[in-house]
Amino acid sequence: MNSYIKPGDNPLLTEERKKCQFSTDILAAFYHENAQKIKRRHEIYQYYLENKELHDPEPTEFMDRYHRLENAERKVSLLKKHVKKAGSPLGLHYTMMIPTILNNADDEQKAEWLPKAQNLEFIGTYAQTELGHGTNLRFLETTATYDPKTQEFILNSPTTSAAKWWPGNLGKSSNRIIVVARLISNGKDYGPHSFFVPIRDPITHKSLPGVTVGDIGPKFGIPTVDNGFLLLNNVRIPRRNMFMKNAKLNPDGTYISPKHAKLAYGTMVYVRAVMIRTMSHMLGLASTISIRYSAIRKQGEIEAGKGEVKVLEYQTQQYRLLPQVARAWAFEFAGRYTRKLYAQFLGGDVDVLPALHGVSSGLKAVVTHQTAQGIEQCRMACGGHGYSEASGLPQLFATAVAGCTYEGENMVMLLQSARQLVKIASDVRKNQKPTKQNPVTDYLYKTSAATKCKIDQTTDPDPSSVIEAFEHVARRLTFAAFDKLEQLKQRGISAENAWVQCGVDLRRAATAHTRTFIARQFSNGILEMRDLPVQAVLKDLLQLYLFYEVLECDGDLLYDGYVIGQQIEYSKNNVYEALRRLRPNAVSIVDSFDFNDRELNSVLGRRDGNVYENMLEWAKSSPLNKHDVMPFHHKYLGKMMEDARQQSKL
Ligand SMILES: CCCCCCC/C=C/C(=O)SCCNC(=O)CCNC(=O)[C@H](O)C(C)(C)COP(=O)(O)OP(=O)(O)OC[C@H]1O[C@@H](n2cnc3c(N)ncnc32)[C@H](O)[C@@H]1OP(=O)(O)O
Ligand SMILES: Cc1cc2nc3c(=O)[nH]c(=O)nc-3n(C[C@H](O)[C@H](O)[C@H](O)COP(=O)(O)OP(=O)(O)OC[C@H]3O[C@@H](n4cnc5c(N)ncnc54)[C@H](O)[C@@H]3O)c2cc1C
Repeated sequence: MNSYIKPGDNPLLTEERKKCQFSTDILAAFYHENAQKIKRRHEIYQYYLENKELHDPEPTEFMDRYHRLENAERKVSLLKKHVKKAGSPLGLHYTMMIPTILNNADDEQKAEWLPKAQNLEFIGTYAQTELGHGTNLRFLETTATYDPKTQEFILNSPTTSAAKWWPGNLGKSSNRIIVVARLISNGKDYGPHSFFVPIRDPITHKSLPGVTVGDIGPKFGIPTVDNGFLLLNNVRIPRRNMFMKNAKLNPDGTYISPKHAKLAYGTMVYVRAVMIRTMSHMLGLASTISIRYSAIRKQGEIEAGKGEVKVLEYQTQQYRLLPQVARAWAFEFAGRYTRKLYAQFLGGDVDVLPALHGVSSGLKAVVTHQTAQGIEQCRMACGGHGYSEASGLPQLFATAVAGCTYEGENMVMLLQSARQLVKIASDVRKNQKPTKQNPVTDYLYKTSAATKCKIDQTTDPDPSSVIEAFEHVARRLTFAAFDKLEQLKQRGISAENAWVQCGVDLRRAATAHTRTFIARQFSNGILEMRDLPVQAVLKDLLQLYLFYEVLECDGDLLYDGYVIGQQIEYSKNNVYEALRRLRPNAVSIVDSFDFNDRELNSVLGRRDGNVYENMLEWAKSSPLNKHDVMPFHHKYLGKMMEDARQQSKL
């Protein structure tokens, strides 16, 4: 029995769920890694349903920022009471403060700060970006100057552009934060380092002397988060408030370098590694909303007189939505890899950092971009109702698209990934072999396949034929960018300027390389599934993913004749075939993401499919509807019409 079917559901959704050809429980457990996690998710949701104080008093879409923040603080304050049972996110405190303590604090600091952070005795954030600099960390202006006499650092924002700007929860919520500042000791500038800095009194919550802090104002989305600004004026903190797991500063001010120059950037690498899964979830949420809605939304007749059909019957609708489901799965598998690599790094294997940075920076860029694009596609596929905040899709898009910017602007991240590719291309041109195995990049050392692409007319293709094609494109673009760089340098252009002049080509190479990585992870990942009907669904999703990507890069495949036009036709057929096979299972596949109605926060995506009556309820809760006639009506529009009527009588 399909556990998503319940009495009172919209029969159009029940009809879909009855068609399901696999076990949604097994697929859900695979997506969330195991059945225990699903059980726990259900317990938490049940607990939430039973505890009304955890609910929003009205749809948050109708609240202004003041009340949104108040409502969020109210729910967060309930966290400690409910945490053993429910759990709840606390924004940047959990995603950046605690990970930084874990990554960058030495044992003594960890013993001091970690229990307090976990116990929520303070709330923190990660303040790195400044008004004038975000990407270019080497040019951050905030200083932490060491005073050996008092064994303290003196923190300063020397200019307006040095103001910290953007950190989430900095404006009003946080009282102990991580400040990234240039370490200056004995007159020498050692560049950006992290410091643990109190900014508000723990009792009164008032900002401390020398601290100017506030909210940066409304943004494109995420209205509940108080992203903030911060200026520091001669704020003193003890020497031991510098994070000292890696770099250290002795009491006399002598500096001890870290084992790897970029270890200080560990928190960013961590967030990039984990946000791949967050993006998969966001795309999964959007797919769930739009596919469930497409199964209850009827519009147009395919055959005259046979009645209107569900919009999900249209191939165009399937082509818009089902690739988003496939990508959500692809990103989940890719994210598993980066988290595993990160765990290796955290376990003490510092040598893995360059590989981790290479793969996580490219992946972060491609995945956030495709997630944002995918959510927008889902929103448009819901027609007019997708534009309403009731769909949940506009806010979901606004949240996801921020990921294209934070944790490293996407273009910049792709260029970081390209650095690794160019180094490999240089090795290959010099006939050098890899110093150690890296399953992500080893294919670049193989000579470019002389054989032509193996894609043929079979509708049950071997994924390796497509992955080899992606490798071919990535290899060609990498070497083309590398050769162009070398030619420019031979013409006397500096390496740095040559890099800038090849930026677009380098970006394309990094994107192609990342596609290859994701495809391989997806293809390998589904081999772990032993249940045959579930395996069949995952294979269909993989087929859709692979051939949709082929069509996305068809120009690059055709460019050098590796693929011929006929093979693009076969690829199209494989996309259509995958859509056809997936169609009967579509609702059950998104059910298996196992997102509950609280997570979905969407009238269109409700599990029960009872959309229209709840749209009306949602609209009725608009504060405008508290008044039949708006109190200012007669002052403006009413008066205008009255004046017009009077004038026409003259
Ligand atoms: C799960 C949801 C969470 C939601 C909350 C998220 C809230 C958001 C928080 C934030 O946004 S925090 C602020 C994030 N800021 C950034 O990400 C800034 C981006 N900039 C950088 O990361 C770096 O400055 C840079 C662009 C990578 C350049 O750094 P730098 O100028 O120091 O280095 P380069 O000269 O370019 O490269 C030198 C060398 O170092 C390698 N490298 C760079 N970064 C790393 C790293 N993190 N790990 C390992 N190695 C790194 C780089 O590849 C070069 O290597 P070689 O090519 O010389 O070998
Ligand atoms: C919602 C949100 C939350 C955030 N949260 C935090 C937080 O908690 N803590 C924190 O410290 N920061 C935070 N940030 C800041 C964020 O990390 C930065 O905005 C981000 O790293 C980009 O830096 P930037 O704003 O300086 O962009 P810029 O670097 O000014 O980018 C502008 C343009 O210049 C291009 N560009 C820049 N450098 C290069 C280059 N070298 N080569 C080619 N092109 C280049 C970029 O690609 C982009 O097109 C947040 C930002 C947002 C939007």
